[in-house]
Amino acid sequence: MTAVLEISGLRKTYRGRKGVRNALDGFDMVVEAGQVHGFLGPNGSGKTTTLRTLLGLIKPNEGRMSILGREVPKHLPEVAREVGAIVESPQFFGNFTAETTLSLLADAGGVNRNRVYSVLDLVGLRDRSKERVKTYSLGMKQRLAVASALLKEPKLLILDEPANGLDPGGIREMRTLMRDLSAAGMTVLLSSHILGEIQLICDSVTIISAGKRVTSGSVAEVLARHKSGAVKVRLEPGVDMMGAAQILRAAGAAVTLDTDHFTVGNASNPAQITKLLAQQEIYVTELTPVAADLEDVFLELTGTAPVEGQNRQVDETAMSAAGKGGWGQ
Ligand SMILES: Nc1ncnc2c1ncn2[C@@H]1O[C@H](COP(=O)(O)OP(=O)(O)OP(=O)(O)O)[C@@H](O)[C@H]1O
Repeated sequence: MTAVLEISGLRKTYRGRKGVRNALDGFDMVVEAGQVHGFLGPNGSGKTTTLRTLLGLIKPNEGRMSILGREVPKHLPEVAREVGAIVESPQFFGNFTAETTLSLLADAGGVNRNRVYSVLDLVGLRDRSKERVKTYSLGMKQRLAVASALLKEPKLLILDEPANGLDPGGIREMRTLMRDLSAAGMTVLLSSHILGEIQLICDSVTIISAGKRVTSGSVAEVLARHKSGAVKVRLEPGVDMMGAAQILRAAGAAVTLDTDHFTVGNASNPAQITKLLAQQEIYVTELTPVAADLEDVFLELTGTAPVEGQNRQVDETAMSAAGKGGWGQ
């Protein structure tokens, strides 16, 4: 695969009254062509600083960045035409229609006006394009913003929190739009806090915490690296679940009872569960690994609160998933 975007060792410090703050502390990221790539991190972890630095709006202290194989900010004037970005919510004139707004932007950017109708189709606003923007919902305004970024047919689209403030319907529309853009061959970099959405939309992710990458890879890889290590166990109907749990607990298992099943939280060797229970003539009817989701991974790697010094600072992208340890090995 070809990298559309590469960042390595990016460092940005801000100086304020309270001293120096490392907004980016040696941050790395790679986005491959044709992917919808999720950029995740807690508040203040450095997402906006990264995106603004990429677009030449902020000067970094250190690090290398390239877009479409060309180093930026040096070659930004050449690559700018191939990058569409919404990093801050654009403001539109409420009295203009979407059609007028996009036509003016097309003229200003030297883009053929025919493109206006293609982007209106792409974002699903064609039917409403002759209505004033002030009558639009927030979701429609966000889609108009995406349409404006698509005018110049970019190869890379960068969106900072596109689903911010949207209701579930608006989020669903944005999801469909991202899928359509990806199907049309565009690479999309998407920062978001909405982890369930990222898991649904994105092919790959980078998670940042306190200015450093803590993990990256395809969504499937990242989740696989974080197998929860737990298994769900179901027994034959009528079997004493408490008794079975006791047997396993006595052997060191962390058992949580539910109404019709129990979960062993540290089952590194699930066969041990069936063996121990079978020795007491208790038979297992179901033994299923409990999958981690992106939210579990995010919370594990970044901590719930983005407090400096409390986040994990290890980039586990290159680390093996082995060696987690657990009961029953
Ligand atoms: N202009 C600035 N001056 C001083 N500190 C700044 C400035 N901009 C950002 N910071 C600090 O840099 C760090 C990273 O901020 P940034 O806005 O990049 O994070 P973020 O991940 O985009 O957060 P959010 O999700 O809340 O938008 C934070 O500690 C923030 O307070």
